[in-house]
Amino acid sequence: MSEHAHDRIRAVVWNDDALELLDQRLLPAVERRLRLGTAAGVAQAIRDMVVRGAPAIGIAAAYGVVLAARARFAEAPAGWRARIGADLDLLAAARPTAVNLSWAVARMRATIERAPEGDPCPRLLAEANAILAEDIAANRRMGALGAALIEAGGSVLTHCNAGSLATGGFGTALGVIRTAHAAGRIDAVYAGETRPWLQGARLTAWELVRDGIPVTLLADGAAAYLLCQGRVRWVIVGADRIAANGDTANKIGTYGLAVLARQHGVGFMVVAPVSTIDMSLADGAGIPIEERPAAEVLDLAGARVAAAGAGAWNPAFDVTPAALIDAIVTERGVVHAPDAAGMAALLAG
Ligand SMILES: CSC[C@@H](O)[C@@H](O)C(=O)COP(=O)(O)O
Repeated sequence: MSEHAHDRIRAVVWNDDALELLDQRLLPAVERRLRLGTAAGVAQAIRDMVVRGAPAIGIAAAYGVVLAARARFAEAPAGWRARIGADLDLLAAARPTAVNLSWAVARMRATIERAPEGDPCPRLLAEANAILAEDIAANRRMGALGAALIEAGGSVLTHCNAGSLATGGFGTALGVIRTAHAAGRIDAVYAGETRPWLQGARLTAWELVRDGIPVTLLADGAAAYLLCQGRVRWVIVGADRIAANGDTANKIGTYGLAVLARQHGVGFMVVAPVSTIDMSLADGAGIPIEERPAAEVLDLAGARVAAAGAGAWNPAFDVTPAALIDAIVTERGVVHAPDAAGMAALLAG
């Protein structure tokens, strides 16, 4: 495949013994990498949205475990495995909704338990690198599987950012969109601006413009009017956690788009690697939904816009019932009209 701008976008990079994160709070105005050398610094960066997006925060946390192991082993090789437990817990708790975070930390924890005596860092770094590489490969596979569902002609709508910035590279929902656009199946991409963090306006638009894929932004409240006009064939989104019955948590506003899509006969596609599936939860009611500070809603770009005295409710995610989802696309295959049986068959296969 020829090199596109997305091939050069890497949100999470291990470089010269430290973790470098492209600071997503500053995009698109400023492209700056933060260099982090401690697990506590990585946890803080995840909490503060320097890095965001379900797979990307899992990958960042995996490298955070490498930093923690380096520090604990340097303190004293004896007993480092016991002392690293607090670092793992800190990383896993940095944000609650995306299960990729605790999944990646659990995978690193298992690697720690299996590690032979001696310096654990080479083995742990190899595991973090594997998590990153597997995520990119999964995105490529999902891109092909999801694009195959899209008939040529027409437009798609996406929400939030599920692109290179939210993953190891290429993207989940944006991976499908990139693949479908390259195959000539998509005429235009609409992106919701995604208040309050504006992941759509700042990040998705930035990625698509760099790829030369035409992107049209809309205020989140304009989606109903867009979908009633018949130009959009699919709504395509990523996911932060998918329960065993297919109920899907994703960026706040996703559930509303699913209701609108069903109302207007538009397909609704969720694209996520199997690391986003949480089979321990029977349905979406058990998914923890992060509530972020009210100031994110009351302010715009750091300046107060809401009336003094007003409060704000700021859930970062919502849960779309599986019944509103036409297809869940994973690297293992597509679950059409997802339900508990379909999800179990996917993971058994
Ligand atoms: C491939 S990313 C899928 C989701 O993680 C994405 O759509 C999303 O909701 C991200 O939320 P964010 O709060 O920006 O981390």
